[in-house]
Amino acid sequence: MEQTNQRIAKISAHLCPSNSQMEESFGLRSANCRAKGGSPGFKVAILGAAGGIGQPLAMLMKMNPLVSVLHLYDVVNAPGVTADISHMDTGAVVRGFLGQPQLESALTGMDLVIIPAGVPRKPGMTRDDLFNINAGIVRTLCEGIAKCCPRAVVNLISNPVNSTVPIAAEVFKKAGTYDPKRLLGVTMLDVVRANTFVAEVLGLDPREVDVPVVGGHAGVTILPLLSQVKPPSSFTPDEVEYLTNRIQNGGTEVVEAKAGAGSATLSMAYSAVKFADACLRGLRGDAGVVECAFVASEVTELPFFASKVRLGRNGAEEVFQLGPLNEYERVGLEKAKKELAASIQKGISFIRK
Ligand SMILES: NC(=O)C1=CN([C@@H]2O[C@H](COP(=O)(O)OP(=O)(O)OC[C@H]3O[C@@H](n4cnc5c(N)ncnc54)[C@H](O)[C@@H]3O)[C@@H](O)[C@H]2O)C=CC1
Ligand SMILES: O=C([O-])CC(=O)C(=O)O
Repeated sequence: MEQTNQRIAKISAHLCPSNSQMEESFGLRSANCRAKGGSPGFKVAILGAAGGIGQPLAMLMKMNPLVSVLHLYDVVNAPGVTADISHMDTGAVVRGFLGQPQLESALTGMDLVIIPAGVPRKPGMTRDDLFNINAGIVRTLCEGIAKCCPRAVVNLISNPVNSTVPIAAEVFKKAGTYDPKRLLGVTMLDVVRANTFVAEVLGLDPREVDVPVVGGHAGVTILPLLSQVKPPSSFTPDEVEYLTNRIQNGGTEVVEAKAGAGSATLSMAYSAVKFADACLRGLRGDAGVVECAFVASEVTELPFFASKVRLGRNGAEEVFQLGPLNEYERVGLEKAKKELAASIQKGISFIRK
């Protein structure tokens, strides 16, 4: 028995280094590590996995059949979340990593890294008010990615996305690992909200509705293209005004409803998984995977812009043009670009200063 326990402890320490402390107290602790190493699928890390988004995101990624290994990293509570999620009887092997000394182990060998690390808004704050704290967090995490998994596709959720994506790009450039196709700011929640709110107005099932949302991920930079809704639909001027405002302020609606307890977490985890699943299907080589994301772009004069992208084996392999805009959308686009330009520059300067 003693010999068996020693063997199990050895395997455990090798496969689950960060869990070993937590596992000291469990006799059969490495059972979850023993037999699954060969299952096909992708290796995915979530950085900020113990947070409001991170936890439901981890749960949903554990349910995703495309995931074979799931690494959960946070500066707090990673062992508890890992123990909990690892009991789910789905295919992915789950390993937890706690704190900066374990960041490199968390990242090594990953195909996809999803980043919801950082502080959320409270009522009265803008996303840009999070810059001072989240910019440094994103920089540190991206330095780890550049070192340990430079070919991973990165899904960046931490706000302000309009600045954190340029920060990540600068970190990767500095490290000599930047591949613009592999860095994607997650704007999926804007699309998810737009589909929901438009479906309500049209009296349709939201699953039948597709609304392109372009620009960025804050206030007026969130630009729904209601003239391109599928199925083709027309809206009164009042409906356009109502829908545009509601989509642009969807985040604030949740922040105010949560009254100091944070921002959107559940709808964000759902959106992050929808987007990550699309990235994994692209990596697998599926044809025709198209979603909106905030990426390096030549669609406008700005270096980054959200629009529809085709996801493939190398990440965002094709960035689509905006298509025909109506007058209302053209005015919106000019407003969006003005704010976006400043947010992008702020992110770039944070690293270049
Ligand atoms: N892109 C989007 O559409 C959305 C973005 N967000 C953003 O996502 C971020 C996270 O939101 P929540 O999960 O609600 O916040 P939260 O505070 O509940 O969780 C954040 C987690 O990040 C962890 N963390 C902090 N510093 C870290 C570091 N250096 N390394 C690893 N983990 C670290 C915390 O320990 C915590 O567990 C916020 O910046 C928020 O504004 C939120 C909703 C939508
Ligand atoms: O509003 C926030 O701060 C969080 C967020 O980005 C969203 O819900 O769209």
